[in-house]
Amino acid sequence: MEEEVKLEVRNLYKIFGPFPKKAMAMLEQGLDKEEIFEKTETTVGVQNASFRIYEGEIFVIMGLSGSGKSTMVRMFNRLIEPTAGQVLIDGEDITVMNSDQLVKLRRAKLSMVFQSFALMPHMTVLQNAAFGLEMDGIDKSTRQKRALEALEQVGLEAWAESMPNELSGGMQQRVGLARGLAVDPDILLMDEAFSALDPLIRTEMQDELLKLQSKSKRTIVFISHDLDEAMRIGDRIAIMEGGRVVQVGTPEEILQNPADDYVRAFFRGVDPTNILSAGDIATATQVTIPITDGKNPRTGLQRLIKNDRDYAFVLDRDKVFKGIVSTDSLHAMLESDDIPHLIPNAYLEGVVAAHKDDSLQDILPHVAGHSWPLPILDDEGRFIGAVSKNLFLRTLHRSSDEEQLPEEPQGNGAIAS
Ligand SMILES: Nc1ncnc2c1ncn2[C@@H]1O[C@H](COP(=O)(O)OP(=O)(O)OP(=O)(O)O)[C@@H](O)[C@H]1O
Repeated sequence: MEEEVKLEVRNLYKIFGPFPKKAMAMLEQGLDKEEIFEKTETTVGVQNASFRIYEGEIFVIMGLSGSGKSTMVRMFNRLIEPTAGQVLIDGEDITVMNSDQLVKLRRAKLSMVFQSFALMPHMTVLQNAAFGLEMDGIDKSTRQKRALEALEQVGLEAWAESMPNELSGGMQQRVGLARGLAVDPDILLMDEAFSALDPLIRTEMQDELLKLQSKSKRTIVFISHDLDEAMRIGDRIAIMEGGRVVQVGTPEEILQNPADDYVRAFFRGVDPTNILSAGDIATATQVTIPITDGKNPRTGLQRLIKNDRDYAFVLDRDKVFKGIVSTDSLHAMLESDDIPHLIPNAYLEGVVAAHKDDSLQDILPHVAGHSWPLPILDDEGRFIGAVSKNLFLRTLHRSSDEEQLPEEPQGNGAIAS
């Protein structure tokens, strides 16, 4: 199924200060943000950004302070007017909307949760949660109903009639989230929404958001300067530097293939065994011998010898993994008087395999414990690739930014039994 594009940014620019046109021309000439500021006192907020955000995903915009994250997101609801380029929501260019259209758009499709949103101290939790709806001119009973539903979603329905000062900091932030949810927006914009919270509560809120997302998927654009947070909650991440979007991808894609040194520096110190799954690295790197005619063990052996491999993964017709066989056991089998048609279990070296979603931490003992690579299977038990010790080490190395290990000699292949 094609993913629906919810929001698209095309060649988007924001230039702050007196000479936006001059600054645009300088960008064209290849000057960077600092040079332009020195010459014109004009600040490049966002520079030529183009990307798509899909319906139902949590899209994290990450970057150092001043990289342009807030400016970007504020152009999505035109709290900040773009200097050039387009922002399309459901295919409609919002940069050309008049103020009436804009009010309607904000009401119908967008809501924003801030880092330091203020709860009104004299209003109850329920009234605070309903606040956004009141601004939208929605009648009182509908407001109350929707605010209560939102409070339920964040587990605060029992506190509806309490005053904010009776709540802990984390609970107050939940009210902020409920306020965003009560509006029931198509797109929820969250600007460093959890950054002011202490680490424990912050993790709790991230879990809360993931839980909400698993129940009903909405499109969430989440600004964060925190890599752990971005990796934890982001389906995809956009990394910004000096107003530019330098890379967009899943955490796994970025970790495995950082676009440049800035991105690499961000990801240095991330433990890839927490992020990457067995399937991520098995499918990405593993080369297997194509299965042609594996019915005869002799063909399998010939193929292993030809490809200089010591082990083969025995698969059935549907590519379901049956076990590991070595060249030695194939030799032994062929020396017996009665050459079997299918490879009998007695000749298998092992049958241990891992699931593609297993973490690298989970599979490490198995990878380390055998001389053959660990087979990785999909939900149906089909072979999708394998992880050798060498591949495992190279994955760790790549993200610790050291020199790459040489390519491993391929020690395995797949044959069908
Ligand atoms: N109203 C403004 N006038 C002039 N310059 C601005 C304005 N708002 C932002 N900038 C500049 O635009 C650039 C991008 O700022 P922005 O706030 O979007 O970055 P950010 O990545 O969100 O940073 P932070 O994490 O600190 O919020 C910065 O250089 C900033 O100084």
